[in-house]
Amino acid sequence: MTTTQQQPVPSRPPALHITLGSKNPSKLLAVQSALSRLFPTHTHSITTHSVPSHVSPQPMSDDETIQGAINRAKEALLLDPEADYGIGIEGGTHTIPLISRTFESGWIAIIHSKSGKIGLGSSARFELSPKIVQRLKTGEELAEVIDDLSGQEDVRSGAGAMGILTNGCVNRDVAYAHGVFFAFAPFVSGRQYWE
Ligand SMILES: O=P(O)(O)OP(=O)(O)OP(=O)(O)OC[C@H]1O[C@@H](n2cnc3c(O)ncnc32)[C@H](O)[C@@H]1O
Repeated sequence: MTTTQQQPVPSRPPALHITLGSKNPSKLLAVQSALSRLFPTHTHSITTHSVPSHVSPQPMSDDETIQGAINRAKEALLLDPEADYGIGIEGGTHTIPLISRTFESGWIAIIHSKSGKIGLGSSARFELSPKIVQRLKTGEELAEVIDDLSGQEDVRSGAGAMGILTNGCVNRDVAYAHGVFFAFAPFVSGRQYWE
């Protein structure tokens, strides 16, 4: 009589599906690299969508930038409701009144589709010179100003202003990935820190 040994059935890795409210390659790269660190045992799929932010093209306060990030995450979830999380990323400036100096950063909003809970995080900030801020106040977008001053095209989709101003030490995707980590914190850390 022969005995057949049962082979263990390989278990499928858990899958995580994300909908991102942007088609900007540097934002997508930020999300991809953060997911691979945050959820190393999952498979990841990301759909990208051009969505309205419902704020101005160049947000000029943290309030407005955060609102834009949340709006983008909501819009992305409307377009792909099967996703586990909707992510919105918005770049914007903020002036610190005490020192009258202006900084740029990216805000990240992550909405858990089942619970509706929103995680928020931001990238590091970098200073914009008064000369650049002046141009933003006259209606230009940072992307246009940086392309003009650097002589490069579509900086926003690659190194970003951050990369230009730091000699490539901190590119936009790297800085934004930090914001993605922070925005995921309520979903990946212990409940005792949040409830
Ligand atoms: O396609 P979307 O997702 O809209 O990507 P975007 O690059 O336009 O990004 P945002 O709307 O979030 O940013 C608001 C504005 O600030 C600009 N901006 C933000 N960060 C930048 C960076 O690092 N380099 C160049 N432009 C930047 C951006 O291009 C917009 O004009």
